[in-house]
Amino acid sequence: MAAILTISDLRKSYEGGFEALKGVSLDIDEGEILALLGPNGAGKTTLISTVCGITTPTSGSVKVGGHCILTDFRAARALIGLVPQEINLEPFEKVINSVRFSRGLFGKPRNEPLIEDILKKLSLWDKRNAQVKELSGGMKRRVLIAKALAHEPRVLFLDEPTAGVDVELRKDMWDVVRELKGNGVTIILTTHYIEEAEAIADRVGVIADGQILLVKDKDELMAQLGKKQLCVHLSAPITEVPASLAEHDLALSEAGDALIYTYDTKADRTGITALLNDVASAGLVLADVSTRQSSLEDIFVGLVSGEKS
Ligand SMILES: Nc1ncnc2c1ncn2[C@@H]1O[C@H](COP(=O)(O)OP(=O)(O)OP(=O)(O)O)[C@@H](O)[C@H]1O
Repeated sequence: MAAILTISDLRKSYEGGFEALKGVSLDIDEGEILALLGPNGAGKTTLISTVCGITTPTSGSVKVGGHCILTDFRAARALIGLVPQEINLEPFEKVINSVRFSRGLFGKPRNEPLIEDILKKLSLWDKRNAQVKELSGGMKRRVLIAKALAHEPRVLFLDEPTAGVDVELRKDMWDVVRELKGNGVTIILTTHYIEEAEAIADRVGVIADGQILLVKDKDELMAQLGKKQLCVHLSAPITEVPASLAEHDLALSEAGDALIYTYDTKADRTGITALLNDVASAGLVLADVSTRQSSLEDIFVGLVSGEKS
């Protein structure tokens, strides 16, 4: 599939010399949902602000639908919708006027059926004549999305769309994002919530300290999640894995008191029965067994802490 957004070796140093982006390169395919995970201060907002033309890059390039964000800004920006992290709405404005206004900012002609459609899809139609200040926090977030969609962008950035939102509303928001994707919108969202990336992303990117550490298909990551570890605790420590257990591909814990067996939960045969039989035949006495599932969170924490060390 063709890339709708191409970011090449993007660098951003703020005044004072702090380098918030250290050569970020990323291709985003039309119609995908990419979740960008990263700790506080990783550079997520800087990356979005640079792509949206709010911040000027120090070097590197960004192309949206083939238009360069620096030399062809208006054409590039017209293809982008931005839902910011902060709720920055005019409290006394009526919902529908606020959305109409956003469309007008891009010089697009009035299109009432479109505005109606957007408000209906976001379950805001009943509230169209309410003032923004009368809305709940979750509804205000929906208004931000409606405003970002009013000029019919092809790429939508959502900067922490569900920060501080309760579990039910978060799931609602995920449905909205999936529906937008169904309408052909490409979505890039930043999040601290790993389960959010698990729930809706096609690809997951991890950013830390201004660098992309990983971009991977979510299903591939989930296949990694399918891996489970069986820990066979021994009643007495050993110094090495007995030769008779070599075929099981075991690791020995640092203290020598546990054998660690990694297996695929989705495989037809996990090999656990044979392993436990062979452990007994090798004369080892079991003190206990336990299992542990690796998660996207483990992968994320491992990557980010590896970066810091
Ligand atoms: N205007 C600025 N001037 C100087 N430094 C800045 C500026 N804006 C951001 N930074 C710094 O750049 C780094 C990246 O910040 P950014 O807001 O992009 O991170 P983030 O990943 O979005 O974090 P969070 O998850 O907390 O929103 C941080 O160290 C931040 O302090």
